[in-house]
Amino acid sequence: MTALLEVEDVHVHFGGVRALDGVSMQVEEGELLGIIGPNGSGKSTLVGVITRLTDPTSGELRFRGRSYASTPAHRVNSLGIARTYQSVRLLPDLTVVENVLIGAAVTAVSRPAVVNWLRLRSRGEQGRLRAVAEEVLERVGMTSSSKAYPGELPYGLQRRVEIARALASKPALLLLDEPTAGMNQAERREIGDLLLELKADGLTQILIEHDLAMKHRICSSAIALDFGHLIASGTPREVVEDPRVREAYLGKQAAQNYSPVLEAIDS
Ligand SMILES: Nc1ncnc2c1ncn2[C@@H]1O[C@H](COP(=O)(O)OP(=O)(O)OP(=O)(O)O)[C@@H](O)[C@H]1O
Repeated sequence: MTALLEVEDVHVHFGGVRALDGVSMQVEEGELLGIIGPNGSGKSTLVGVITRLTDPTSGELRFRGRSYASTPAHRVNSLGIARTYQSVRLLPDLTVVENVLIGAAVTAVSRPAVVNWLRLRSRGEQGRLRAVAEEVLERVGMTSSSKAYPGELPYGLQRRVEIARALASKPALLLLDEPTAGMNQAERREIGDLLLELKADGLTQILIEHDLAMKHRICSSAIALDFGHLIASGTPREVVEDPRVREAYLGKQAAQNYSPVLEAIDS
């Protein structure tokens, strides 16, 4: 069976920095794959490459068996790939449902462009997009906040709206770059539960997340990066138990004696 996503021997060089150095990986349909690695190991760069915001220096990308290494970033969404960002990127003077509605139609646009774009849609199309947005808000449990403005919502719910906006384009693959950054433990658990529900719906996901315990709880597989190299892949436990991963996080000597990584998971 062909994997949903294939990344083959991807290199990304920023001047002298080798942010990715020959990374190959695959994601099967229905998988929830976690990417771990210390700061600066190349996680965000890999997400950038997969979503075509970052041009690889070399390497191949395939989605459903077809190369998309030359597809421009603005067309990636129409292939069935969506993402959320490390920081909240909602438009503050549009309501929650309007923010999500935009996700159902267009990606990465400025506010004036969005307002003009919405005005130009026929009533029928606006109605269709609104119905999709309302369906997605219901899916993430946020129907009651649909008419609120993002600034009126707690931070955890704003991040949930971001996920809803990405879902509105009905992606087959969703990439989440630290969706729980800045959240407390209860909020992190709720987002973890939501991602598990989306997995049960059949959505394939790639997750960058520093909370290793959460990753262990929800991911079906994991890979680890260090200095732009893929150093381990397997189940989340196999990956965090890999001596190279422990060394990457802790340094060689400490890794031989102590594992806060495993402690975090076991707690
Ligand atoms: N646009 C850029 N120009 C130059 N260097 C970059 C650029 N983007 C990333 N890098 C470098 O590439 C390497 C990988 O960065 P990347 O952001 O992918 O790591 P990361 O694992 O996501 O880190 P973090 O966990 O801190 O977000 C780092 O050394 C970083 O400084």
